[in-house]
Amino acid sequence: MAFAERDGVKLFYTLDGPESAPVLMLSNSLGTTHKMWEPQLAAFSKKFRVLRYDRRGHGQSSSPPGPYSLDDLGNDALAIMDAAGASKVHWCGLSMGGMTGLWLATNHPDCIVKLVVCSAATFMPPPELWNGRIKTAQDKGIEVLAAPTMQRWFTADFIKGQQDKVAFIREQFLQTTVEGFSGCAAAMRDMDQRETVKTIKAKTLVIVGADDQGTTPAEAGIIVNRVPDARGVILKGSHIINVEAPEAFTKEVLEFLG
Ligand SMILES: O=C(O)CC1=CCC(=O)O1
Repeated sequence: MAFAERDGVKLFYTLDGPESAPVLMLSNSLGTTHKMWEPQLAAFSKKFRVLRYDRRGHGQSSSPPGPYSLDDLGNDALAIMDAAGASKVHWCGLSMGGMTGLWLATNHPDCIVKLVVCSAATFMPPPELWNGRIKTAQDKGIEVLAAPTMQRWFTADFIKGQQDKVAFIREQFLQTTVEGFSGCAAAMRDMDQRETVKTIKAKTLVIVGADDQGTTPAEAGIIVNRVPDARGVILKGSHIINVEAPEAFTKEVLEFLG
């Protein structure tokens, strides 16, 4: 466990796995922490030096006042890589983590070896959707957003049958600060990577849940069609697909990374 620092923002990160192994950096979604990767940690850390972190506004990282931009989030990731002594990483990110990976592979291609982008999109309109969530968080607190968020993030069957796993993610969501949630939601609102991803050179795997209503299979298809060396895979489940379909997710990522 350690902290990187960028412009006064403290960024928590943690390393697991053999020191000499290639680095696999994992990036969480909006409203979760580095802990969301626990279902994959044992398998990934057998082959890789696994670098997990808490995005600004989440977990043990600082929550500076927003709005944040995708540039902030990408540059934070670079500061963490620097602090961890990793000049190149395989990247696996889910939702905001996937979108941060697209930004890094576009803007800092030498840092990304292979790219795994899960439950993501290049553009997330309408802005009113994000402004509404920001206003709710600021006026009423993060708790009000928890139930609708879990309903978007998991299928109804999973919510009914796997309450402990949903609670594990819900707890992380509830710990997100209002500043962190609002700042990151603004970054999503203002993101437009529709054209820029066409220049990505990294070999890319795009993973999506068949029932994801927010970052849909159609959005994943757009990434696959625009990133030159990309292929896609659809798994059974919704948005937090590494938790809802952990074995299939782990297998796809490990096969892709080789
Ligand atoms: O919250 C959602 O439903 C979708 C989402 C966008 C960015 C993220 O991390 O989650």
